[in-house]
Amino acid sequence: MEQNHLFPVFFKLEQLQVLVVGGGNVGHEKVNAILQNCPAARVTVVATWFAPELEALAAGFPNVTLVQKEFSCGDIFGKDLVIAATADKQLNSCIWEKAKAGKVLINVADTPALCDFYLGSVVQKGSLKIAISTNGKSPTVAKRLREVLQDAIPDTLEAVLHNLSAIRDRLKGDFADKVKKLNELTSVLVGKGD
Ligand SMILES: C[C@@]1(CC(=O)O)C2=NC(=C\c3[nH]c(c(CCC(=O)O)c3CC(=O)O)Cc3[nH]c(c(CC(=O)O)c3CCC(=O)O)/C=C3\N/C(=C\2)[C@@H](CCC(=O)O)[C@]3(C)CC(=O)O)/[C@H]1CCC(=O)O
Ligand SMILES: NC(=O)c1ccc[n+]([C@@H]2O[C@H](COP(=O)([O-])OP(=O)(O)OC[C@H]3O[C@@H](n4cnc5c(N)ncnc54)[C@H](O)[C@@H]3O)[C@@H](O)[C@H]2O)c1
Repeated sequence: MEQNHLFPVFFKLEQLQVLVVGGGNVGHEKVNAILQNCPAARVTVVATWFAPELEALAAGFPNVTLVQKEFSCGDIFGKDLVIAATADKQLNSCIWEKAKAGKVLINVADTPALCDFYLGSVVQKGSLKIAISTNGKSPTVAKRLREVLQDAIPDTLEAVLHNLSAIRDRLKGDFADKVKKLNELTSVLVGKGD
């Protein structure tokens, strides 16, 4: 079976600077996805025009800056991640070139081959977060799977995580002892006796 070789990580976007180029439907969706996950993310959106939905969204987030202008090289300066979401393939590829030259990670929304990273479909239940990728094959299936998992994971999991975190802080002993104890305590979650 073909495998998915993407390596998932969870960024702390309040500590990073994100540039989104393009403020249409896709620019709006990507900014929304970022803020749903990380409301304090520092995001700059550069675009010649903005979808009204994006303007309304940004109005509620002082950490999101909309800059109405044409993209220029300098926009990448000081950024950690770039998302190119214009509808102009040539421009997106030019943004990719500039990002690579500046060693900044980039996602080019219309060209998976030019993406250093993909956005995932994200299940959120309190402290729990699960990111789903279909290797770019079907974002729609990723979305559907998210819906299934979102319903299947009980809200009570948050209390379990909270309690386990408190126990983890209180456990004494060396690392191996702690791992053993935590595994014993949580075996019931997976119906295992070990
Ligand atoms: C998961 C999610 C995260 C997010 O964006 O937040 C996400 N796309 C979502 C939705 C969605 N995107 C598209 C549709 C329309 C139906 C369809 O085409 O399938 C829908 C469905 C809908 O909106 O209902 C169109 C589309 N998407 C890409 C292309 C370009 C191409 O494939 O060439 C085109 C064609 C454009 C065109 O034809 O013009 C590319 C990518 N989209 C990805 C992520 C990355 C792969 C993730 C993976 O590995 O699975 C990747 C590779 C890059 C990236 O964008 O990071 C989010 C679901 C959020 C949720 O609700 O949970
Ligand atoms: N990855 C995904 O999830 C996904 C989903 C759907 C579509 N897409 C692709 O994303 C792309 C964008 O689609 P859209 O519907 O948002 O397009 P759109 O026409 O709604 O928006 C384009 C945006 O690009 C901006 N723009 C254009 N030229 C610019 C320039 N020179 N400098 C700065 N900004 C400029 C415009 O101002 C506008 O904000 C399309 O190529 C589409 O195929 C990707």
